Amino acid sequence: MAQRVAVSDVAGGSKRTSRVRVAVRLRPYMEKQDEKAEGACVRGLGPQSLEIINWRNSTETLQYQFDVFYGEQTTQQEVFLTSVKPILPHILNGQNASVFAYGPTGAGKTHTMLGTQEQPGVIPRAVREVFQLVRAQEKAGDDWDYTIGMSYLEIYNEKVLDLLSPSTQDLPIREDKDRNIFIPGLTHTTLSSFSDFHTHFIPASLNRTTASTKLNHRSSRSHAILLIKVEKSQRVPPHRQQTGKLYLVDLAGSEDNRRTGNQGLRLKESGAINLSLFTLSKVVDSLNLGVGRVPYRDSKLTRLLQDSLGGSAHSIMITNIAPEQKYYFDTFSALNFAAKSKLIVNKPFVRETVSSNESGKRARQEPASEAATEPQKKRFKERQHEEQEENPVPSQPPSPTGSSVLSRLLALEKLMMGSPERERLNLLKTVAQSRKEIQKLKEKQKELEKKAQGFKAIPADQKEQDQDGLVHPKKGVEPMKDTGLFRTNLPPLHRKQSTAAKPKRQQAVVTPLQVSEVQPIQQCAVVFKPSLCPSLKHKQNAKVVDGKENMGKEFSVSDTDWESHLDTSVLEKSREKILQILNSGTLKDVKSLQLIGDKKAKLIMGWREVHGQFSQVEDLQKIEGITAKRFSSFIKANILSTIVK
Ligand SMILES: Nc1ncnc2c1ncn2[C@@H]1O[C@H](COP(=O)(O)OP(=O)(O)OP(=O)(O)O)[C@@H](O)[C@H]1O
Repeated sequence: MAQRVAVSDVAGGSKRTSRVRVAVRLRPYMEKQDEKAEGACVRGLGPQSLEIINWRNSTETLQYQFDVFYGEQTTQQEVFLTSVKPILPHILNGQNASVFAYGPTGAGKTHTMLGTQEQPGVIPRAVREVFQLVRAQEKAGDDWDYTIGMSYLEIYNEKVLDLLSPSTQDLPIREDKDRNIFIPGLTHTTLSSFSDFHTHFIPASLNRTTASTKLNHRSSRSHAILLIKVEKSQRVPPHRQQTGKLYLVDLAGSEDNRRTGNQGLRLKESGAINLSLFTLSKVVDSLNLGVGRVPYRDSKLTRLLQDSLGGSAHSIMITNIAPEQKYYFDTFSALNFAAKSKLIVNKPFVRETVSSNESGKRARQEPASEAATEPQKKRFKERQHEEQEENPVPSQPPSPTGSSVLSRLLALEKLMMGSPERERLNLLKTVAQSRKEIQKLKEKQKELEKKAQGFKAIPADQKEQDQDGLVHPKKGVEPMKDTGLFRTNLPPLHRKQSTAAKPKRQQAVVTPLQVSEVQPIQQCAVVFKPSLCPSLKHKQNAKVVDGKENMGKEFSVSDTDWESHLDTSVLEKSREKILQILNSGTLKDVKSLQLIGDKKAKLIMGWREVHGQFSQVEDLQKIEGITAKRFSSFIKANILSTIVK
């Protein structure tokens, strides 16, 4: 196979990496007039910026800046001329390029890429332009022969399907010794002219897997990938050969299953779609950080685009968004996805958050950010000052186990998402430091737990339970300073206990969930309703297997009534913790939840990436494979596992 040419070879040897340009295109209103009366949830501010209402506070907006913002009046020609045409000459120089249309279902991806006969989109315009560029070279009489060819495929449910010779065969993706990605068995058709392209492309497009969903009658359920390859060979010695590839990608819509009402096959499809979009965002993120392994192989989409995304390739992502209020959360997540993508490559992207809540959060991160740059520190200080004036924060009692360090870590990770590369690396160092601190805190927690055991060792007749079900030492039993043990002026502990004095109720100390914030042990002490105790008692030796699918069966409490045996405050606390892990945990944290294996954890991360925060734990049922029954086992396993421990 012909060699690809790195950017540095063309740019006189200077090492530089092409960055991914990010454009955002807002489509016009497509809905009925009465919906228009609600007003748009997003609007342009200028040729590069837009704002969207802050869902936390509707009097505020969140502002974003991109390479280009295309308002609803923008024509197909304008999009092509400003974003796509400039990268096409690179294909003739043996380099690769890719154009993606990303965005929620119904926001205009297919319109942008394909368009209509009256308003042709990027694909027909780009192919025509490639032909014109080649013809111009030939006319100029250079000593190369050019061949233009096409392949057209879709990735549907993680299967690579040929659209030019449709079959159900899932094609493999391979890499040659020069790191070119290719698909053995994929049809490649040589094109003699632009009208030849039309002849092959139009019928193949009809083969694309589309289905009717509630939101869009011809919603694209697959990623459609058109490959235009320009191969050139030198007529004279040394008879060099070069191949340039152009990928034109109409990504499947990111879906919120709560709105689409997807079920069954549609739900499975959207699981695959969200997973690959999630991987795409991770790839982009890893490229941006420049550290660690780039997870190209985690999805077929990214594996296929490996040689055309990052490195020497020229890429543009056109994020399509819709103005209707009902698309608000889809638009919001699409903008966040695009904003991150923007950071992948260089640093021109600036994300500004007008929300005082947001600035408040950042201001509180300042003490943790010792590695932050001076301008960042200054920005933090200003924000902190503003917040103190507008919205004084009530002073928090210091946490004895330092849970603030954990929130510092989370805050740092959040901060990294909005920092340019060098700053990110500094922040990573700080994160590593924070992780060490957390390790120390965990050890400290173990110590405290030991001390709590000391407390548990206090005879039952020297403990009592208050109205809220919390267990305390009886009056006269004093804690000994810094030991966690208790001093009592009651008769010594070693005296023989009368069995009659034993409390009738079983008591249990609930420890925090595996990855939850470190908390003072006393806060977690609860007493169970007596009816639960017999079944728990004989299960106390049951082994808890980490995160694994057979866990639910370990518990003998019946499927339906187990919740009624638990104190409501315990239930609420546990649910809050689960939600916290779902919303801000790392992949490892999510995997550490009971009944969540690697695949489910990735689906959860993908869902979060595309749709934002889970508003309640029940939202898990929107994820592929988490049925109501599974969800109820999940909740039971995660709450009860803390008790069995
Ligand atoms: N810029 C635009 N101008 C006029 N009409 C548009 C524009 N963008 C989108 N539309 C129209 O909006 C509707 C939905 O657009 P489209 O099918 O392109 O969405 P999509 O993002 O590709 O959805 P899916 O992911 O489900 O395929 C179509 O009727 C399309 O013609």
